[in-house]
Amino acid sequence: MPTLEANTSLSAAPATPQPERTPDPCIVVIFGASGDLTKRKLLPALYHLEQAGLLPKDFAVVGVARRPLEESFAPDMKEGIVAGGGVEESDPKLAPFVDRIQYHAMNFDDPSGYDALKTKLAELDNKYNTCGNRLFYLATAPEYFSDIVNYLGEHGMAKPDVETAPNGCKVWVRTIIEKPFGHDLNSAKALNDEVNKVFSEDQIFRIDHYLGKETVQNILVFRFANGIFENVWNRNYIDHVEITAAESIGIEGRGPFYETAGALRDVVQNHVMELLSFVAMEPPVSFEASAVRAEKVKVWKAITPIHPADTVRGQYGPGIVDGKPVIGYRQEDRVHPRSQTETYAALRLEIENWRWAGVPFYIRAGKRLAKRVTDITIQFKQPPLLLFKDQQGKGGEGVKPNVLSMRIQPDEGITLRFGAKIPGPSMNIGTVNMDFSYAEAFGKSSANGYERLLLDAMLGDGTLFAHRDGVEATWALMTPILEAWKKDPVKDFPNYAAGTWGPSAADALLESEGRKWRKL
Ligand SMILES: NC(=O)C1=CN([C@@H]2O[C@H](COP(=O)(O)OP(=O)(O)OC[C@H]3O[C@@H](n4cnc5c(N)ncnc54)[C@H](OP(=O)(O)O)[C@@H]3O)[C@@H](O)[C@H]2O)C=CC1
Ligand SMILES: O=C1O[C@H](COP(=O)(O)O)[C@@H](O)[C@H](O)[C@H]1O
Repeated sequence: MPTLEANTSLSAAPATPQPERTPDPCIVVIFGASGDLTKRKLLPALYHLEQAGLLPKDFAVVGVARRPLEESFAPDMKEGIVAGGGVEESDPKLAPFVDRIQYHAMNFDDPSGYDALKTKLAELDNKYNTCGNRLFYLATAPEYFSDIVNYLGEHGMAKPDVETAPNGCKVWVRTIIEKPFGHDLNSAKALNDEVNKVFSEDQIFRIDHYLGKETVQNILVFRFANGIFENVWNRNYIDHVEITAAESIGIEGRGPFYETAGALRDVVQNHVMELLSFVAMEPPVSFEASAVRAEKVKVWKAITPIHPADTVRGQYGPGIVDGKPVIGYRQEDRVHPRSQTETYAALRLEIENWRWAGVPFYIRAGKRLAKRVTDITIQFKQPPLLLFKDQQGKGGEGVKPNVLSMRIQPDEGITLRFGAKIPGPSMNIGTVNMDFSYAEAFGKSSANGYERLLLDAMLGDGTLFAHRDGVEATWALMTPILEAWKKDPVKDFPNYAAGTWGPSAADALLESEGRKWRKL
């Protein structure tokens, strides 16, 4: 398809760090520090902040987990930072950063471990001048969230000891809580109640790493910093919206976790619902946390209950991914051989408000699909007078609806598809693209989404974090689906081969309305 290049003068504007946003001195305490997330994402993200000069000078990291890893933890994290991309072993900032990585072995359900941790943090405050400021990151399995929070409260670690440190800085304690935040509406409410007993809402940062992705934040910039798009961003001009979160990887050894989760809980309730809220929300009155969160919650609350007939479940069987044979979900390690867990979910939903009434939103998310791609497709309505309708099949493609594609990953960018006259004596129409590529305009970024969110939490800015109301609103949408699915076991699992685009029922969901998933 021909491509019209976007204005390349953009390449003159490199991504600029914002050094004025350097946080107060602090210690980041990571519970679950020997886990996959810490090594692959969190430490590389913290180091990227250090490289960009965005960490405070007085700073330390304390990893907390069960095994005695005092000797190996810091070198292991160094390995993760280097493997995470874009960092050389010889990078001059690396060794001093690794020197500030500490480890504390304890069992999360052993109260004495918290006393020892408290003492250790106080010692580190003296050593590193970190003023008593703490960011507790709960990177653990969700069953530990409420225990850790309660023990922090009982051991006097959830509130600052003093309001102001000797150097005059205001002392703060905050917590980042990983997903999944609950496994249905009731458990999410119960967890919110537990956490709110110990921490006030402004101390709590419920993380969804999709909100840290540049391309996700750019949805808001695209919509609200550009006058031309917002005018057509409504039911008068938009035919339907598709959101795809496709992964080619499987469950990567996370069998026990995934068996209790499934695609709806793992990805749709959080990442996909966040994407949907950014696409559908009204302009907030400001870019303040409370204003943005309020508009997102309004969107979720305006979604009409999703009928089970508008949902599709899938589970992958053996297949070929990237040219290599892979096993099916039921053959994965620690997965039940007759598992009913869905590795794919598709939904059709409607948002009943002034802007969106009657516009279907189609959502799909799954593992072991044909490729890794997260995309939002906005398909516009055809013009009312199809002046060129007779040109179809006369050497051109004929009139096709305009499509705006927001590519969240991996090939980050935005494409607008439109019809153009094919040069020649007839009015033949071809489809062309106007294309914006992040990498071409701003250079390739190694950021993984956690950088921005860790920085914001250290700064106390909750705009890109989930709020209690939001978490409960999205669970309120998902819980009836989960209950309906539980009552109605699937007989034909596995119903898609690894490396394909999911079950055929997901195609039927759109075909019954005369539509098709856009080919990605
Ligand atoms: N991995 C990922 O890509 C993503 C993960 N997440 C979320 O992040 C969280 C962590 O995930 P992940 O890193 O994969 O988890 P892992 O299973 O890899 O790590 C679990 C960690 O918890 C520690 N741990 C478990 N039980 C105890 C205990 N009783 N006492 C002390 N430490 C304990 C383990 O320590 P030890 O090794 O010493 O037993 C280990 O450090 C989860 O909530 C997950 O949903 C979210 C998005 C992506
Ligand atoms: O939270 C999760 O997200 C990842 C996908 O994240 P991405 O940044 O690679 O798109 C998913 O693989 C994992 O199952 C889920 O827990």
